[in-house]
Amino acid sequence: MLDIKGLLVARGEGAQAHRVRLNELHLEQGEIRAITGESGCGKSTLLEAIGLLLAPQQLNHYRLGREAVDVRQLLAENQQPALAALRSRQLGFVLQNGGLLPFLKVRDNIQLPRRLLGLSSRSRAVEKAVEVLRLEPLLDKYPQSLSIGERQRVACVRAIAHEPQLLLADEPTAALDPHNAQRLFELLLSLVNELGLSALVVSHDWALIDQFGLPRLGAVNGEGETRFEPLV
Ligand SMILES: Nc1ncnc2c1ncn2[C@@H]1O[C@H](COP(=O)(O)OP(=O)(O)OP(=O)(O)O)[C@@H](O)[C@H]1O
Repeated sequence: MLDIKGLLVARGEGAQAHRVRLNELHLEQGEIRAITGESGCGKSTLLEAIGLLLAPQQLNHYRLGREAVDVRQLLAENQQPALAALRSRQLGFVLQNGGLLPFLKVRDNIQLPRRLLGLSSRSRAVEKAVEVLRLEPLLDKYPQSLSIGERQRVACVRAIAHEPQLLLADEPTAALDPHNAQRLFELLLSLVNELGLSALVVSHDWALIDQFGLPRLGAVNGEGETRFEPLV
């Protein structure tokens, strides 16, 4: 589903560059990992490299999805159209601020990724997610009339609307109060489980991660770089 070995990515240039290393990561369908570490250690950088938004400096192996697409080779050959297609088809992103388009109703925000890919508007995954996240009453509203928690719930559905294989969420609960953060985590986990996704969730909320017993990839300070390693 997701299999990465020997990833090194740098943010910035020269001596100022911040290097992030991931020696190994393997996720099956329905599996989730929390990415943790102090502010500025490189969590978003790691997520962006895995999400094909930032090119790695080194990469020994990267296979993605049920077809085990050889992402390393696409990167090595700089096959930008194929990478862009992979990004829009197989990856779903949840951003810190939701990132919804203000001029589209909730239902159109959710449908947009499907429309852009030419997929039919009916989707069992979307229907299920709308049901799990109790979004039915919000579908005809605009994002600005929703609470932050509601927007984050919508952003989660939009991220899986095109039925990606890997969900990448960057601090999805950062703007939420503890109760809503817990609720969103719960909902995220049930979506991952019900839709058989793999997911990486950046979070600094240790209590929440412990509460849900999520396995972690934690930041370890190395020489001039941050390494992300499984923590128990
Ligand atoms: N565009 C950039 N150019 C150069 N350095 C950058 C850039 N963006 C971020 N950095 C630096 O790279 C490092 C890693 O940043 P990153 O955003 O990945 O950390 P993070 O762990 O996600 O932080 P936070 O928890 O605060 O969001 C930081 O030291 C940051 O200052």
